[in-house]
Amino acid sequence: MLVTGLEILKKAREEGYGVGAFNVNNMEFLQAVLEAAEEQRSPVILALSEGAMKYGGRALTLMAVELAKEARVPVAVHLDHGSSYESVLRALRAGFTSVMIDKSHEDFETNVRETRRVVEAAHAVGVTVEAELGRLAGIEEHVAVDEKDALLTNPEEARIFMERTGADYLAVAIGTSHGAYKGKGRPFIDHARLERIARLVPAPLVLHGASAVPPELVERFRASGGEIGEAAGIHPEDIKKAISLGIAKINTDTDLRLAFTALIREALNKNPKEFDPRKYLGPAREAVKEVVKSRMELFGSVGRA
Ligand SMILES: O=C(COP(=O)(O)O)N(O)CCCCOP(=O)(O)O
Ligand SMILES: [Ca+2]
Ligand code: NA
Ligand SMILES: [Zn+2]
Repeated sequence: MLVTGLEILKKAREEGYGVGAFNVNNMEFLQAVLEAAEEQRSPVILALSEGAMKYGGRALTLMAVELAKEARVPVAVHLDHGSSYESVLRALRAGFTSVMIDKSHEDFETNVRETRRVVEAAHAVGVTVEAELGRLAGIEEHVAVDEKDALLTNPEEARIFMERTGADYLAVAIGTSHGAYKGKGRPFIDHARLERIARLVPAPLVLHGASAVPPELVERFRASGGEIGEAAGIHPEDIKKAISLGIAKINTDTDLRLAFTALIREALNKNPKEFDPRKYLGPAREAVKEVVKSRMELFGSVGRA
C-alpha cells in the first residue's frame, strides 16, 4: 500500500531498525525492489532522483505510484535530492508521498527558509519531507575538528533546524559520500557525532551515500570488462551501528547500478549472438533484487511489514 515516508520511518526509528530507500530509474529496478520487499515482508522506499524523473518521465512515475498502491507491503514514493521548490511541486503532482528538498549546500538561513517553504506545500497535501544539513563528504578520521564541523552535521544546529523547518526526517553528514569511491579502505563514520545528533533530534535520521560497494561485486564488474578504480563503500557494521543510533532511512543506489551493469556485461559477453533485451535485462533484474533483499536483512526491516 502507498504510504508516506514518515509512516514508514517513524516506526523504524522507534523500533530501532532501518528501511532502505532504493533508487529506481526503469521498470526492471522498480520490479526488483518491489518483489524483494514483498518476498522479505519489508516496508520500502522507492527513490526517484531528478535525473530519474527526467530519464523515465511519466512512464516511471506512473509505474512507481500505481505499483506502490498495489503492493502488499508499505511503500513510499520519494523524490531524492529535490533541488528546487518547483521540482518538489512536480513530484507532489505526480503523487509522490515523500519529498526531499536538498539545500544543504546553501547557508543555514537559506536552507531553513527553502525547507520551510517545501514543508508547507507538502504538508498541505499530506506528504512528508526530508531535509539535509551538512555536506556529504568522505572524511579522514584525523581531519581537524574545525574542518569536520565545517562539513559534517552540527548536532545543535540540527536541533534548531528541525524545530524551525518542521521537516519530518533529516539527512545527516557523518562521513559518507555518494558513489563508488567513499574513501581509502574503510571510510571513517563519525558515530559519536551521530549519537549527539540523535539525542537532540527525535525525528528519523537519513543516511545518504550508504552503499557497501562490496569487493565481490566490484570484481564481477571488472571481470566482465567494467573499469573501476580503488572502490570503497560503507562497512556493514557501520550501517548497523548507525541504525542503532537513530538512522532510519538508508539510501542505496551505487550497489544496484553495479549489480545491474555487471550482469548485463556478463550476459552480453557470454552470448554475443543474443539481441533479445529480456535475455540480459532479466538476469540483471534478478541481481538487483538479490542486492535489495540482502540490504533489507542488514537493515533489520525483514518481516516488519
Ligand atoms: O545517497 C544516495 C546513494 O548513495 P550511494 O551512492 O552510496 O548508493 N542517493 O541519494 C542516490 C543519489 C542518486 C543520484 O541520482 P542521479 O545520478 O540520477 O542524479
Ligand atoms: Ca546535499
Ligand atoms: Na533522499
Ligand atoms: Zn543522496
